[in-house]
Amino acid sequence: MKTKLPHQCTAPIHSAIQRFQENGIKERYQRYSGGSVDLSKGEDGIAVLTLNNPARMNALTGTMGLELDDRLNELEEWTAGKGLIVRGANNTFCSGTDLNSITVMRSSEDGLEFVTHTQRMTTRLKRLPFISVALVQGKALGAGAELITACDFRLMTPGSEICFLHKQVGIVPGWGGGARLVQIVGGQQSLKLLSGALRMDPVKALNAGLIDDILPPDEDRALEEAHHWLSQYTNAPAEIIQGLKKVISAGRELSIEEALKIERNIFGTMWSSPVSLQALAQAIKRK
Ligand SMILES: CC[C@@H](C(=O)O)C(=O)SCCNC(=O)CCNC(=O)[C@H](O)C(C)(C)COP(=O)(O)OP(=O)(O)OC[C@H]1O[C@@H](n2cnc3c(N)ncnc32)[C@H](O)[C@@H]1OP(=O)(O)O
Repeated sequence: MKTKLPHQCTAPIHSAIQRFQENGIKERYQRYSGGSVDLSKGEDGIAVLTLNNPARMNALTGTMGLELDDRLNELEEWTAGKGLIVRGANNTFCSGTDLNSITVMRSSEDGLEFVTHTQRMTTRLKRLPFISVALVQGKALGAGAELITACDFRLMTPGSEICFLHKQVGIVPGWGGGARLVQIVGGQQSLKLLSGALRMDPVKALNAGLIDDILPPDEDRALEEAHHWLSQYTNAPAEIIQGLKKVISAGRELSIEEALKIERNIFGTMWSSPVSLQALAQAIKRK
């Protein structure tokens, strides 16, 4: 039996029970509307996903959650994709879940249903076969901070802030940001960030290993700069970038035996592909 690639492992989502739950979530989320999640796909294979709810500092409403699902569907189908920039509109990132929607979801069943959905979204984001980068301009708070852990890389502009402020609102991370933070900065550092609800400016975040770079201090050019930064990792055919990301996703999430098997399978498929043969021929010519 073939081992499934990590990005394909969402199959149980479509079980009857989950479909039932999803329908319940849809109905409920539609009641908390506002904002949008916008996607623009570039010809160079880099897409930009924008959280757009500036009146509430890009807080995530129910309908934005549903739109994010739709955008992920679109991205999963994008065979020419190589990179993704996740950002917020109006020079801020995201102030977390819309607090208006939380006040009416107070039972543990509500909470469990909510994080089952949000974890599924962040897992799909992390498993996209493209290289993703979160561009943090302004504030990334609560669920906004968790969202950036579901990207492969993180960039900040000067004056920005990341804060896992969950303690202050009486909760723990639930979007998968706790577990992913440990993978990014380690257990000790994560415990400090969460239990201290530490406000991380770009320098602190870089020193902690939470982000990968600080962009120059020109807010208007931040997206362009992030695009330029990401291009250094996406300058190859989509088949190769997607193959690389799948190998990394397998290594991140599976046992070594399963990950090696996936690596072999991807290698085997690519070995004789036209893209691979052409790149190899060029490398031989250059030698
Ligand atoms: C389960 C919840 C958890 C999760 O899903 O894991 C979370 O994410 S909890 C949410 C955590 N976020 C917060 O607690 C942030 C709350 N907001 C703030 O602290 C501040 O608004 C700010 C983000 C620091 C910005 O401050 P400032 O620049 O002074 O602007 P305002 O405070 O005037 O905000 C403008 C406008 O935006 C509304 N707003 C901001 N954040 C949210 C939010 N998360 N939900 C709903 N609305 C939000 C704020 O109320 C203002 O609206 P108006 O008063 O109508 O102008």
